[in-house]
Amino acid sequence: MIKITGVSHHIGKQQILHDINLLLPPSQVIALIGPNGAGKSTLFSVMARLQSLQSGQVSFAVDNEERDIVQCDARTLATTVAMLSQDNQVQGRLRVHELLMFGRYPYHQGRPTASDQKQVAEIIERFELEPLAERFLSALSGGQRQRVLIAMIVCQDTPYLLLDEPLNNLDMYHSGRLMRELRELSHSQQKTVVIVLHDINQAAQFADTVVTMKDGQVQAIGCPVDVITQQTMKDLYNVDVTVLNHQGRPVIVDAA
Ligand SMILES: Nc1ncnc2c1ncn2[C@@H]1O[C@H](COP(=O)(O)OP(=O)(O)OP(=O)(O)O)[C@@H](O)[C@H]1O
Repeated sequence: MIKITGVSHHIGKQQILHDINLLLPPSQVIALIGPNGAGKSTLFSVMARLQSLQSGQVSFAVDNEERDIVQCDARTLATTVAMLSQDNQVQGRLRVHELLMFGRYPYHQGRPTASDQKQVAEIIERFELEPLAERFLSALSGGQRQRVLIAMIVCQDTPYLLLDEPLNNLDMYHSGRLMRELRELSHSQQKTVVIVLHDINQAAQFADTVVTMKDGQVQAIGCPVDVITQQTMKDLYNVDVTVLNHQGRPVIVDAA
């Protein structure tokens, strides 16, 4: 469970987040959707303590304990929540497997063990990165880089993952693979995956819960079929859509 209580955030004089209150259920894929500039990335960066919390509270429940992000030490936080941001600047002459081992840093603190090696090898296999493992990051395509960065976040093996637009640059095969992997991680390893998506149909197909945000405020939370409606899409994006139903989940089609 992620508990967000009364979180507001300003940048300069501009108020970006307005009194966000959310209880996000555990062991689910939770899609966070909303128009450009709604405040999704800002909320993520506050939750992951990349920007300091200005007001309110954020806590992550782990083993019946509530870890408050302000009180957590850095190592505890790094073993609680991992975040993929939109503007990842990882560069240089690092090989893919070295970057993945970096994801294990909160555990090995610079001295990887056999268990860290095993975990990295498993993630390489799981994310079909074997052909890339020895390559330098600088020699990867945009989509390959994105897949490697996501794998690094998964190597961090935290109970909570915040992924900001992870499908950027991914082709249809890799988008579907990733969403299925995330669903598997949440359902079989009890991880809570919160994911910012602009592709509403991916949210509709794979999320257990959908949260909508606009103008720095949360508008709705619920299961896809309740939240992804013609009216919600109009309110959020000012787009007219037709909503179809496929196996109990909504599918939207631009009706313009
Ligand atoms: N460093 C900054 N300085 C000033 N304003 C900022 C800064 N970062 C973000 N903002 C503003 O905060 C608001 C929310 O931005 P944020 O990146 O959180 O939105 P978002 O929902 O993630 O959008 P997108 O879907 O386009 O990624 C926007 O109006 C943006 O212009």
